[in-house]
Amino acid sequence: MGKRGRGGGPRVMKRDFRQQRDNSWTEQRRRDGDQWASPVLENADFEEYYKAQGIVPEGEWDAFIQTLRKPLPTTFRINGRGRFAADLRDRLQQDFFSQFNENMEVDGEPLEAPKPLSWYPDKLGWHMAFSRAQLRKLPILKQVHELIIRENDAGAITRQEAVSMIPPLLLDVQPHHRVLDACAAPGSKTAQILEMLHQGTGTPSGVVIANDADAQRCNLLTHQTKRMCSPALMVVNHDATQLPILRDYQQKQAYKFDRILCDVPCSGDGTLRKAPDIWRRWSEKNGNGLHPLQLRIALHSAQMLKVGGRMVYSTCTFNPVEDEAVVAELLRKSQSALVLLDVSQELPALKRATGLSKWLVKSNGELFSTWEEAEAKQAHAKLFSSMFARGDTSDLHLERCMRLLPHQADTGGFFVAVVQKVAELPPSAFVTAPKKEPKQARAPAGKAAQKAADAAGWSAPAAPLPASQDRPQEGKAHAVLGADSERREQTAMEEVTDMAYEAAGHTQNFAEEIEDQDIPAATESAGEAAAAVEGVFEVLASGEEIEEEEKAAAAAAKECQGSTTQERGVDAEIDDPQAAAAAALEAQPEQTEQDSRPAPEWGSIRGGGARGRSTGGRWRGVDPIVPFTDTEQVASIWEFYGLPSGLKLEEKLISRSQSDDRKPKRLYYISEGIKHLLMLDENEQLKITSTGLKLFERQDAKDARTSCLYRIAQEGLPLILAALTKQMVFVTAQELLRLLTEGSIALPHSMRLSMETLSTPATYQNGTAEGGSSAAVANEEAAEGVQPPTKKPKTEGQEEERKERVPWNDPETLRQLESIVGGCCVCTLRNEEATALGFSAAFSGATEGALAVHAPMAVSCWRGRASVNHMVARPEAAQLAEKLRAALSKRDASAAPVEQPKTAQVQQPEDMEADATADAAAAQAPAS
Ligand SMILES: C[S@@+](CC[C@H](N)C(=O)[O-])C[C@H]1O[C@@H](n2cnc3c(N)ncnc32)[C@H](O)[C@@H]1O
Repeated sequence: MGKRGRGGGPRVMKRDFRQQRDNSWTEQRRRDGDQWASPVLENADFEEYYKAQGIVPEGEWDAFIQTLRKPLPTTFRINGRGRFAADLRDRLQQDFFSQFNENMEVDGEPLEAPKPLSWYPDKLGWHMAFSRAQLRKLPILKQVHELIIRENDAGAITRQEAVSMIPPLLLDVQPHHRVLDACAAPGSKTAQILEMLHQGTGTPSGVVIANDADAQRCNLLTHQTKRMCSPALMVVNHDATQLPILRDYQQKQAYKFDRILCDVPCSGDGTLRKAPDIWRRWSEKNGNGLHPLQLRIALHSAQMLKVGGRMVYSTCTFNPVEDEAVVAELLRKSQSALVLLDVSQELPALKRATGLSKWLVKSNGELFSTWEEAEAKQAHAKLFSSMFARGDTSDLHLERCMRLLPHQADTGGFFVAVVQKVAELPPSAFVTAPKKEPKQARAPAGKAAQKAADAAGWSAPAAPLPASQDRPQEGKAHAVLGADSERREQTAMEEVTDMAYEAAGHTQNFAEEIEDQDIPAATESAGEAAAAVEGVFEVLASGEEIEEEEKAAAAAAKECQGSTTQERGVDAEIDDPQAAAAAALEAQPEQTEQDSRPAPEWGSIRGGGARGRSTGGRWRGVDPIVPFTDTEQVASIWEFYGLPSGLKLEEKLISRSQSDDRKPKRLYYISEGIKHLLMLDENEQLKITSTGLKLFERQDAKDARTSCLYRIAQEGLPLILAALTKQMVFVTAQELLRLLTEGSIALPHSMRLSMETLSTPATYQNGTAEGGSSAAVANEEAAEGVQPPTKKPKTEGQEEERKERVPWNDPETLRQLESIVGGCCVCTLRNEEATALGFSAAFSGATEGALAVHAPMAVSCWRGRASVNHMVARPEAAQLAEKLRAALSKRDASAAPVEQPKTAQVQQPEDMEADATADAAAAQAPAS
């Protein structure tokens, strides 16, 4: 059974986290009396092991080991490509990096100037190596440091380890590609892949499926990728060795991917420079324990790759047992269907060591080059034959793998292999030779394909079966999951994942990753961030618990490895009915009855989530995917915002709740590619954590008078902006800055009346249409004697502040404000000013694939009776304001304070405050 809940440890830690108590485990480990313990930066076993492996070229060992003891430099990449990314790069260079030169020093120590990563395209990747002491002493360094944090938060750059940027670059993703990121959390590579997918204009036809076995880390993944605002992303939560292989009935083949990234869980010793704790914990057992899991992930992924497609296998370890051994066995099992690509001419400036063609495996303190040697010494019990180089490997071209060694380019350590699929994989690659296990005999040879297809769920009926009937049909066929098998799969998944965690010593790394990612503490997504952090705490455990869990992990590992005393080749590990079924059908593509069925219809629930669902749903605690097909609501949205019919919203919107599906709280927009995938998932095999771009949110305010129930979510605004023909207000940069910083700007008194003479006066209260006419509303208010409440300022400061507040006063803006109706509206920069300040114009269409960071300066707002309020979460509003302020001050050359026009018509402060408060409440701005 899964162990993470046992012993109360993690729960206690979660509670401590919630109650903000100190974490005694980490405290004890780091403190040595009153001093912080200095980390040990050596490990004799590590040195002996890697010297023997020959991973470092002759004469470079000392440089290698010394570099491993130094902290990792900061590296970042500028997000996106094209004009906007180049502009930011040039700005950084001009304003900051040009101030450095070769001869700078701090306290006699030379200072390395920031420099572009020589191999990263278009100088969009950067490297900076300052010590903390230098940072404190030199103001320019502090400025650069703050700039990096700010731009990272604003989504313009991403702080990411240099070596971790390599796999996505070698994947060569194009906008039409279907991409699978098999082990994706926390998501730095997923974000990079998404950028590549969005490198054209408009919504890409391709998709990115980002998977991780750990549900909490899937939340982190969702949080990290949220700022990309992509409708072409789906986050799923599966063990990558059992990711469902969906059948595309129309194309009569399995749904396969053009690109797959297998950035597998590993022992992580390539991250020693940022996780020095690994020195103390390093053991070759970590790598040995992870090899089978890595191989199974790689093999199952390879089955999901299209012929002609590219797969990148990567780890952050130097260990050949987790690197070349996995790749070699993958190639061998594929029987030449997979080949290693020679990528020596890709990223030509990247310094790299070639892959090994032979290596050693350590067990019981001894190094062995063959299984037979280990067996002769009775040291083979915990090994697999696939861990060994196994004879002549020259035909596999393992030299085409690459190992990034820290001293060669001042980076972390990494391993990358790029594989191309040239033919379908043979079914034998996935099926275990019958061992002791099967209760039922295996299907006879001729029917193997159909039998396997049954097991994989391809012949299941169109409508999902109730959980009780939905049972696996044979052996370990996890593909058709009922309640029992769900439990089984989850248990197996937890065990494998737990083993991986413990073996990899990933607790430290996870904490590091989180630290690196700078999760905002108080954003709209604070809940998600907290859940993610809780996830980290979940994998932390006290010393005793680790010991106990190690025993359990060993037991689970034994169970996983089987008890055979014969040579345990990889066959003992591979039992993948889904992949076998897919391979068998691919090999005998005769059409089955199911192949000719009509295409499924949009409208039924998908995603397998059981939460809030009266029937069906195999994934407990997960929300189902509910297509939003309420044509009446869609028509009202359409009419209110003046959207063109081509958008076909009713075919692209989903919600995540069934119980409230008539008026769901949030509506998400999905791309065609994601919709296609959802349609294929007829049996709801996918466990979907998140998908789609939040486009609309229900307007719940009691006194909100608007004819449309849904307001535009800021997140989805870049996608829909160019399509809006109503409710748009083009404002000046100064007005937009004021709106973002003050939260709301009052309407002049004269315009308050115009709200009461609206042309579309239907009112919604608590989501229910109440009808009425403008005159009725006005009369009703008059009858009630609605008067602006007056309030005395509490402090002098408040009074000063309120005196300074002026209503909208630009004549053009006022004209536009008069022409819109009450409710949600969008304030965006006027086109000329946007262009002059270096932003995209709202209707330029130059949104670079709707990548949020390059979106026009536009803000989702609420036009109330007496003011306009923005509806953006506070941190995001602050970032937008900062961006705008920086552009303005650059344009004006001097950062002069925003001048208020002298002709401003000042509204009574008391009225304004009361009205603005009422409007803000009506708008229900997330953080204002
Ligand atoms: C090296 S990390 C991936 C880092 C990620 N690619 C990135 O760039 O941010 C490995 C991930 O694999 C996940 N993992 C472990 N076992 C897995 C399995 N069986 N299937 C899928 N993911 C797994 C872990 O939860 C972890 O998030």
